[in-house]
Amino acid sequence: MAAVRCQWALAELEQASISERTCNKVIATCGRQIQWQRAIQVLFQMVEVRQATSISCNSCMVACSRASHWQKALHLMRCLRGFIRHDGVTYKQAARAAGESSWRSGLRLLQEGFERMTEADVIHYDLALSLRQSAGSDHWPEALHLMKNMVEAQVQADVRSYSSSMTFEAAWPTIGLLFQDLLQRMEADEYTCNTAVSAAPWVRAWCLLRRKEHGMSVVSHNAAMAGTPWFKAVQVLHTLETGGLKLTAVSSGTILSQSRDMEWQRPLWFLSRCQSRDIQSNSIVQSNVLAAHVDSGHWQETLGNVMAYHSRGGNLNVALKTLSLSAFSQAASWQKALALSASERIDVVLLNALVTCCARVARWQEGLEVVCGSLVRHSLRASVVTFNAALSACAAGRQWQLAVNLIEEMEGQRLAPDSLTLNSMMLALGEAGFWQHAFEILKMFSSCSCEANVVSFTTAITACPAHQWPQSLVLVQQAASDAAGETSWAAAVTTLGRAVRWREAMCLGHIAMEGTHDAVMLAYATAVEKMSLEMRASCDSLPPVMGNACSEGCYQMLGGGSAQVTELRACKKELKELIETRNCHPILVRLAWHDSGTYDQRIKEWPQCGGANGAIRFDPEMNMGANAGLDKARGYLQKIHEAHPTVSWADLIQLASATAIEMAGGPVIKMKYGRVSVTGPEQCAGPQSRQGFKGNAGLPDAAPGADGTFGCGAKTPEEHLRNVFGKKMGFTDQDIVALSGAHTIGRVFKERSGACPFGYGEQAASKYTKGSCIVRKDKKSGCGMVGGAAWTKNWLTFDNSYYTDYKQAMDDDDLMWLPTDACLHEDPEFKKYFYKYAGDQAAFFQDYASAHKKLSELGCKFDPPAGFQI
Ligand code: HEM
Repeated sequence: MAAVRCQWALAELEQASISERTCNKVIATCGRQIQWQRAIQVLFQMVEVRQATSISCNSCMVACSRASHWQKALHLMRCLRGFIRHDGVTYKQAARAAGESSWRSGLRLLQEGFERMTEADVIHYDLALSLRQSAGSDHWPEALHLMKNMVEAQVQADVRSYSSSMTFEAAWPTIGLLFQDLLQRMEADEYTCNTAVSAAPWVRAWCLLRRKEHGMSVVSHNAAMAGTPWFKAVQVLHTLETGGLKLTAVSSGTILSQSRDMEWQRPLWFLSRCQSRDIQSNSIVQSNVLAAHVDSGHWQETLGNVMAYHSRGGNLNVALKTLSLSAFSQAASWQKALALSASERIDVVLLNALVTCCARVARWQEGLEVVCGSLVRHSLRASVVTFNAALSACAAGRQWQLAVNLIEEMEGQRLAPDSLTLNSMMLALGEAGFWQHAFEILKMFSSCSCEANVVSFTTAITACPAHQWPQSLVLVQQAASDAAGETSWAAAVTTLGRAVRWREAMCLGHIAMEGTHDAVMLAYATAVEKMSLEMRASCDSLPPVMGNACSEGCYQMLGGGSAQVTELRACKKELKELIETRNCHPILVRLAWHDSGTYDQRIKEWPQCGGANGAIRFDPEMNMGANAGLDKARGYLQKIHEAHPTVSWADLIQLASATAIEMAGGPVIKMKYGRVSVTGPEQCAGPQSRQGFKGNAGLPDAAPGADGTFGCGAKTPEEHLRNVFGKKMGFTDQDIVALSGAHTIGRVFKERSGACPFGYGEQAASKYTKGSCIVRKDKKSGCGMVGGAAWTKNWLTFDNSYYTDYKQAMDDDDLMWLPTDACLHEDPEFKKYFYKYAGDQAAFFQDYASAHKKLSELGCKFDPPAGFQI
């Protein structure tokens, strides 16, 4: 129709029977219909009859630009310069067209237009701003300059001017200032609101959202939620709902994407909130909720939900299906897992998860059947991962023949095996007693271009029959280069135990003791126990070839050492239960450190030198002011000691502390045991027994006294710490900073040290030490006795937040920061380590573990003298 109208207009034009106005209309119509050639034709005919004006030229340029022929538009402008007087609109039009390829040419044309027309309106400025915008974010100073020019030229900026200049990636303060300016002049539109909220720091964004007069939309709220921790996002959500806006699936998705960081009940509560507001759940939301619950072991609570969602016709995406399968496998509900997979469109990822699930609950047969069936039915191509999952199912089901078939099938499909494939194959063969074949596979690693890892060696060693024990030693040697070779050592010790090669087992055990490999020690102890009493007796007459080291290891492990190990391990188990139920990690750490903390390196005699000797259990030490509150911890350990009287108090106290650190998520400390305890109160360190210290046997003071000096006469906290830890106890600056990191857990009480205004009970608690606070590493509820003030927010979690969040601790009245903590980031020597640990948790854990071990051995007498590990 449009084409016909254009045709007609051209015909009329030839007869010069129509007016200039009609011609312009025709050009505009052609432009709308993307008939740019026709528009040009009309324009040139108008030029011929001298009817063309700047309006005709402008419409024609629009027609060309609309058809993406911006060069043509520019060409037109240039060609017609001699015939038509261009106006401001022509220049803007040309600038817009030129800006398509080069913002510089666009700006040049705008400038030219400005010089000729000598006036610039808001459209001119908006165009200049958007051209600058396409020039890149580093042009924001020019954008601001343009905004300033507008003010000077008394041109009223409009919302577009602001939104263009705010879109530059300038830092928040600039965007904030522009937005404030905009709000003073006019209503902000949704785009500017969103830009401001997304750029603003969280608190500012939240404040902006709460000032409802700006008409912030749901999108702005979502922008403020994105990238913030969930608990802040929930506050935004609250603002959204109190502002009368409706929660959307995007908002709920944003919050639930962090469901893994929440305590497990919260995602469910959140989901029901969405449901009560009729927000359609989707598989992303469901999988987020399920993921959080599977992680925290509360899969039952949501699995029902997911299934209900599924039965309502909700789509299960791959993540959701895989998670559901993992939940089913935890529930040992393999039938449900199979049913779920059968009802769904199956893919390779799901198949892999399914086999793993079945293998985990020892239903390898069913798993394999489904896999094989599905592969054929759905013409799927199995991946290496599928084969690996199937192979490990075969290994679990001792189905070596099937495993061999699978390997052949892999070869047929030209899939190269990886180390996991070979490991599973070795396991299947080893389990079936084909140790020679397992060894052959180990040799295949290099030809398959994959590396044998610790699992490979362990599997091969485990496959060794007793009479092949020398082979296990060869293999363990090969595995020894691997730092994680501990399990292969353990496997070798077990093989030697089976072969009753007790001397070799002891040698390995001793080497392991040096390297403190827990798993080897365990295997070693089990192997030793299995050996006959006769052999134990002959241990004392070891031939010299075994060396002194071996006989000492033999003595330690066989001569009563193993009984001590067993007792200490039993204590550790009970301690774990105690800590798990009472959440008393910090007080146990403090008890152990205050037992060691009496140590004075200037005193050479035992037990006068103090240290980790169990003296804190007696009143003279326990009643020292610095130890206020620690009798509670003594009470906890008393019961365990009564059940295990052969374990020394000194060992028990240190074991409790190391276990507490471990359970709070801290490093596993390679502790040594066998401490001899003091036997009576007369062996305690007297409060004033330490030269240069007024009291507390030289334990540190939380703050200087009324005269401004510490108990050692130091005027500054750093001097005090160096007197206590350096001069008295022999620690380095690095040790001091690392040990102080123990304050990442624990609290200060008004009733104990009196170093803070927060005390016992809910009423006197800080906002982070209330009964409802989640502070444990596993995000479970419970925090022991309520009250006091902590250094960090998650004060039952051992991490480096003591270093990373110190500014918060200083600013927040509900957190603790003692002068002795503050000097660690102020003193030039201390602060090197402080910032190192803030940036590197692994470094902190490593240095902390070594300083803690040193602290736990101060002033100790061990029996046997070399001590032992458990
Ligand atoms: C650097 C010098 C230190 C000073 C001035 C200091 C001071 C304090 C103070 C005042 C308390 C609060 C006691 C209360 O009111 O209940 C405390 C608690 C604690 N301290 Fe230290 N401490 C120092 C070093 C250490 C070290 C080296 C460790 C461990 C390696 C440690 C571990 C703890 C723990 C775990 C708590 C929490 C106890 C609880 O929650 O019951 N402190 N410390």
